[in-house]
Amino acid sequence: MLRLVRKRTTMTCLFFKQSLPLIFNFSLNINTSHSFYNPLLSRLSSSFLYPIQSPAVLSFCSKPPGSEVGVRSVRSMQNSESISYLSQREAAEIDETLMGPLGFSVDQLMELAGLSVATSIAEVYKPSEYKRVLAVCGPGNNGGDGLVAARHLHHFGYKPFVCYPKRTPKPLYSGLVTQLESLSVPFISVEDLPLDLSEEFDILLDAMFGFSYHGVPRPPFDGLIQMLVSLRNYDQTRQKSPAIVSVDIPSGWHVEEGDIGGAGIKPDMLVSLTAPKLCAKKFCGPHHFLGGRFVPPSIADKYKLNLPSYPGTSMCVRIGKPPQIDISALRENYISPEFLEEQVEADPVDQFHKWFEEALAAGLKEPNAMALSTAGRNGKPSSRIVLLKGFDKNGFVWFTNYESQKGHQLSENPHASLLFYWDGLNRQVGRLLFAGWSFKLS
Ligand SMILES: NC(=O)C1=CN([C@@H]2O[C@H](COP(=O)(O)OP(=O)(O)OC[C@H]3O[C@@H](n4cnc5c(N)ncnc54)[C@H](OP(=O)(O)O)[C@@H]3O)[C@@H](O)[C@H]2O)[C@@H](O)CC1
Ligand SMILES: [K+]
Repeated sequence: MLRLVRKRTTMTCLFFKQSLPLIFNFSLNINTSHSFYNPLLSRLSSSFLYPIQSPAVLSFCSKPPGSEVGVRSVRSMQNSESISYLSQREAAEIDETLMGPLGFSVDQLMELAGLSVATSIAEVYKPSEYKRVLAVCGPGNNGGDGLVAARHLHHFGYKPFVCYPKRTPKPLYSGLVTQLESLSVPFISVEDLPLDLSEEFDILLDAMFGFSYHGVPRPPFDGLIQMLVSLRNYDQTRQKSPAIVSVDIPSGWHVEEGDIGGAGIKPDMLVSLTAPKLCAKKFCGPHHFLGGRFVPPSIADKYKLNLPSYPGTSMCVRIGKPPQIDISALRENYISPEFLEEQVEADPVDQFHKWFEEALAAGLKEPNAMALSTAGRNGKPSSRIVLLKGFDKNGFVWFTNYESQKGHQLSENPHASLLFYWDGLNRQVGRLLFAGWSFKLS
């Protein structure tokens, strides 16, 4: 029975087990062919709205009021036409002003730039799928940004490798190399790079040249640029595609004119630093980000910079609209440790207790948040997230107002379902309450 315990203006809902056992739904990390779960699955499929394995379509019968106007809240800054772009001269001038009268050091700016690059990558390419990153670093500050980004990516859970063929003998750069070596980040010479980069890497970080690039690329960067270009051609036929991420400028592009001739690198992501350079207008990959959150108002005023504001504490912000996403293709590949029948606690509440402790220890945000689904007399279900306030062998407790929708629904119909989703652990736990479950007020 469900007992609703009055607590000032809230009530406590406590589910009791009567005749049916608790049922857990391990849908993300079990071998569902296992005999332990067969009764569970057949029960789930007969009890739920649609059979397991079949696509279900939930369609709305009528438009909610005001739904026609709800979609148009696109910020004007997402229109990349309204954003400021810098010429090569302006970019160099800003650089000099920042590191002259404005008191910044190159180390500082490089650290912030590299961090922006790493956070932009992490926004789009999750380490679970895009783990192996090859940072190809040039001789100047663009290359330095790549070294810093590689270090941050290591700390974010990626596996970076670095190709740094023309090392600059300055303490700043040798320090960055030492830092990476101390993290056991491998350095690979151009000669030792695999012929097929797509076999070995998931992300290619192009940090060869930035806004000081001029002329045509000299060795060994000509060959490196060609490797990235041919990779793209190759991938168009083979469908296997590491992401190319360019720092500030796609290397080899003219800083203002872009990819003259059209045979250059075609990055999937461009991370513009400070402000996009003119060539970024020609960028037509899916992910354009801005980084370098250090531009003081005096610079912004002087160059009439119109740039998007950074959200919250973020070190990067997307420029332009995010790409159209094929929802049906959205999918995480979950890899979880084996979970066998003999590892399951005899009592599901004990099993839940064990997993709840693991969710707490993993530092997940609000591991006690759970989806509660209820339906009133009319049988139409509704779900919302509530917070678990306690649990024991007798049931699971949360608070709600007597007058709330769920309060009314539970007073009309004692059946409900709970679901915990612990993303960081690749785990969800569902607790289904069938005809044998009921509740009472107290
Ligand atoms: N506030 C800011 O602005 C910030 C800027 N930051 C970053 O700095 C970047 C600009 O850095 P940068 O000025 O060091 O120049 P960069 O483009 O890395 O390359 C210069 C090197 O490349 C070489 N080189 C040139 N052409 C070549 C060719 N054809 N073939 C071969 N080599 C060639 C050139 O050699 P040189 O021609 O002089 O002999 C020199 O060694 C900027 O884009 C951004 O990423 C952030 O770190 C912090 C904030
Ligand atoms: K670059």
